[in-house]
This record gives sequence, C-alpha cells and structure tokens, in this order.
Amino acid sequence: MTELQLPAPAKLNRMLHITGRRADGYHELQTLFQFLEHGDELCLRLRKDGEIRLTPGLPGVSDGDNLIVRAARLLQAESGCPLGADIHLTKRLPMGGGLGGGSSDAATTLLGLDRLWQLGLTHDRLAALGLRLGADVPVFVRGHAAWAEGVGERLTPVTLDTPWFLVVHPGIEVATAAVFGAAQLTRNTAPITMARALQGGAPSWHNDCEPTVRSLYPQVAEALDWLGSRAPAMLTGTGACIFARLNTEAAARRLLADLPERYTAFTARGLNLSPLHAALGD
Ligand SMILES: C[C@](O)(CO)[C@H](O)COP(=O)(O)OP(=O)(O)OC[C@H]1O[C@@H](n2ccc(N)nc2=O)[C@H](O)[C@@H]1O
Ligand SMILES: Nc1ncnc2c1ncn2[C@@H]1O[C@H](COP(=O)(O)OP(=O)(O)OP(=O)(O)O)[C@@H](O)[C@H]1O
Repeated sequence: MTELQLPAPAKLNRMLHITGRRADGYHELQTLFQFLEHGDELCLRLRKDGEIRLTPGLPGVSDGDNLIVRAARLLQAESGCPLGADIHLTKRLPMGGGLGGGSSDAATTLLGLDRLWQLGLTHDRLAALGLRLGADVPVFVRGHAAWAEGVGERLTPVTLDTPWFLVVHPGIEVATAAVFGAAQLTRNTAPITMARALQGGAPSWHNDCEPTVRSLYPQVAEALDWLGSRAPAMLTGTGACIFARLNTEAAARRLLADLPERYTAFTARGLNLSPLHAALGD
C-alpha cells in the first residue's frame, strides 16, 4: 500500500465544565466529546526519501507549525522510521472554530502514517504522542465518543444520543487562549460524576465558556440568540462555532435554509465512532 485517503472528522463538546486551573495555567475540564460526519480529508502518499511535504499550505500557518507536519515529524522521530510522505489536505473545518480541526488532522496523520509506514504502534502510544501536540488530539486517536477529564486526556468511552446538528460559524475566529485567560471566566464548577452527566442528558448540558465568549465576541452572542430561538443551541469548545440539536435531517436542513447570509453552516449527524477508524477498519 502506497496511498491512503482518510477523513479527519470534526468534534463537538456536547457539554463542557471548567472545574479548576492547574499550576501551569491550563484548565481542568469535564467534557463530553462526540464526532461529526463532516470534516477535513487527508491523502497520504508514501515517499522513500524521508521528506514530509504538505499541499496546500494553510493561510497564516507556516508548514513547520502545521499540526499535520508536526505530527508526521514526531512520528518519524519516535519510531526512527526513515520513510516520508506527500500529504494533500482538503480543509473544510474553520480554523479556531472549536471543532478541533487541527487536532483531528494531527490524529489522522498519526494513524495514517503508522499504517502507511507499517509501524504497528498501539493506540495508547499514538494517543500519548498526540497529547504532546494538543489536548484534543487523543480523543481523535482513540476514535470513540468520550467523557474526558484533566485537560481532555483522561478518556472514558461513552455512547451518546446521535441527533442531527446544524453547526453555525458566526464568521469570526475565537482565540482559545483569550477565553481561558479572561478574568471573568468561571473556573469553579463542582466536579460531577460521568454517570450524573449522562443521566441528565442533552437538555441539562451547558458550556462554562459560553458567558465569557458571549461578552468577548458579540457576533457569537448574536448567532447564539438567532439559533437558540429556533432550537436548543450551544457553543462547542471555546467557539466560535455553535450548534443546534435537531431530531431529523429534514429539520436541520429547514433551519439551514433560513440561515442569515452573514453566517456559514453545515448539517451533520453525531457519531460515537470516528469515521477515521471505520476507514482504517480498526
Ligand atoms: C476547549 C477545547 O477545545 C475543549 O475540547 C480544548 O481544551 C482546547 O484545546 P486546544 O485547542 O488543543 O488548545 P491548546 O492549543 O492546547 O491551548 C491553547 C491555549 O488555551 C489555554 N488552555 C487550553 C486548554 C485547557 N484545558 N486549558 C487552557 O488553559 C492555554 O492558555 C493554551 O495555551
Ligand atoms: N492542520 C491544521 N488545521 C487547522 N489549524 C491548524 C493546523 N495546524 C496548525 N493549526 C493552528 O491551530 C489553530 C487552532 O486550529 P483548530 O482548527 O484546531 O481550532 P479549533 O477548532 O478551535 O480547535 P479546538 O477545538 O481544539 O480548540 C489554528 O488557528 C492554526 O493556527
């Protein structure tokens, strides 16, 4: 095998609590991750000369900073593999959108190159490598919807409801660090058990970042008001994207048809198993 075409799905944070702040400034979270049937796509082609080449590059991100290139180089360094790859990226997920696009690209690169280079590393090992690239990478490596604690790396697989979602991008980028650095952010939600979070179900879920993101980014507040008046709506991660939960694809499409021109949006079903793992036959 010399070529692999693989998906890099989006994630949603179906709920997100901030329960504390560590000495290094990172925040302790409790969150439920679920995948979407929508995302980026990577084509990985084997190179024998050890070079890692990415096309096309992303605006505003040097290749050396791109999580795809960083993931490929990390895997080479850790495994001692002398092989390389040409990687073609079809970017569909908005950057800084809270959909985990960069993290998902990194996870697809790790699993795809592990397969292409025939390294046979375990998911445990690849998830630990992924964590060095970003807090959201391990869940994409594991490939199962999950209850996450710590900074998102302590994962327990869960099976959530799989409604249709309308995901709306308000047209601005949110800086994750600015939200986590805001004085007004509440960081003291009492930790709950996974059983309690699951018991309440979707109607009881909320995102602790939402009040802060609303006040720092009025465009997100406006989009939440528009969507929230039509269906139960929430922020994913630190935004900027928001999502509404619908019972049917038709209902999601009807809402999409009403979307004001200033926003972009897509509809997708929630998935408990990542399409990446389905494509790899894991
Ligand atoms: C909010 C989530 O999207 C939930 O899934 C993630 O925790 C964010 O993960 P991410 O985008 O991979 O974030 P990173 O690139 O690791 O962190 C960006 C910045 O956000 C802050 N940060 C991030 C995650 C976290 N648990 N606590 C933080 O305080 C840190 O200042 C960090 O420098
Ligand atoms: N392959 C990549 N795709 C997207 N962003 C990348 C990539 N590589 C590096 N980045 C950088 O990472 C930043 C965050 O991108 P990403 O799309 O993962 O944001 P996000 O959806 O908000 O993620 P999260 O939900 O994990 O906070 C971008 O603004 C960009 O500078």
